Amino acid sequence: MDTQANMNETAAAQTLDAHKMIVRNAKVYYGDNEALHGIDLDIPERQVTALIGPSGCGKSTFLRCLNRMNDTIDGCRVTGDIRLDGEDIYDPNVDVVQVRARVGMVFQKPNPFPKSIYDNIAYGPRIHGLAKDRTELDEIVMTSLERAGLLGEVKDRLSSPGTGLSGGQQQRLCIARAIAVSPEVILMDEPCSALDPIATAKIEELIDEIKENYTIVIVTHSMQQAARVSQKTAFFHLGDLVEVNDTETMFTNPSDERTQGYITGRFG
Ligand SMILES: Nc1ncnc2c1ncn2[C@@H]1O[C@H](COP(=O)(O)OP(=O)(O)OP(=O)(O)O)[C@@H](O)[C@H]1O
Repeated sequence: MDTQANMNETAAAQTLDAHKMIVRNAKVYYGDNEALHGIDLDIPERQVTALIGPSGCGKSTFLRCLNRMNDTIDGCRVTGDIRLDGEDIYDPNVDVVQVRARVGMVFQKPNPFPKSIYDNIAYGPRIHGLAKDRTELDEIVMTSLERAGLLGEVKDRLSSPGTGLSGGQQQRLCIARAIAVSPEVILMDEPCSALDPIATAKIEELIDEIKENYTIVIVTHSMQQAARVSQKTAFFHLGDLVEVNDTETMFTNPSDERTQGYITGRFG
């Protein structure tokens, strides 16, 4: 079957199964080194997909394929077919700024801008022209903080620096900042690895709440976290996607012995 027919079939399946993103044969090269060897993955809409696997297996590299963040790395090249609502996000006519607005990202280490709490959230809506006046901008800022579960803690100090918040609050600020530009997908690269257990629990609760409105893909080293927050889990190993399944099956009855080995702590 030719590629177009293949994609038509894939697009049809996407409509039926409500897959927000469809990835086919994604390969990533850093110079001559092939770091991902042809990944196929369907990402269900308004669910949480967890990417797990030992260090260096390619989870972050794969995550960055989904919003073209690999484009920003010198010498990095992506091939294959990666679609958002059926649209090829690597098509030369696609505006990469728009792709990154539709597919937002939250990083491992909270990285608020050196600006006020208000301006951290208002920054994206301002550059994307999402508010016609100050009242609308205020509303976006308030709604985003509310959705990120942070409004109650910061509403009296919106002009204070975002960097003055605790680590967990800063990460929720970064989630609010991602939400402010109305993304459809949110990518999270180990968002809790710099946080204590209480702040981690808050972020996990938040992920659970916001999945009603957003499609989420999360990289995590914690199998407990994957089991708690995700509905679908993908296990990567040495640049391959070894197994993908609904999370419960993945952790109770994995089909590949490498998955079994990893989740039972035999390696990784
Ligand atoms: N900027 C880069 N330049 C060159 N090689 C890279 C770069 N980033 C990642 N790699 C290589 O690609 C492979 C996959 O790395 P990646 O960071 O995606 O793995 P990971 O599963 O996210 O690891 P970790 O769990 O440790 O974060 C590794 O062999 C790594 O060395």
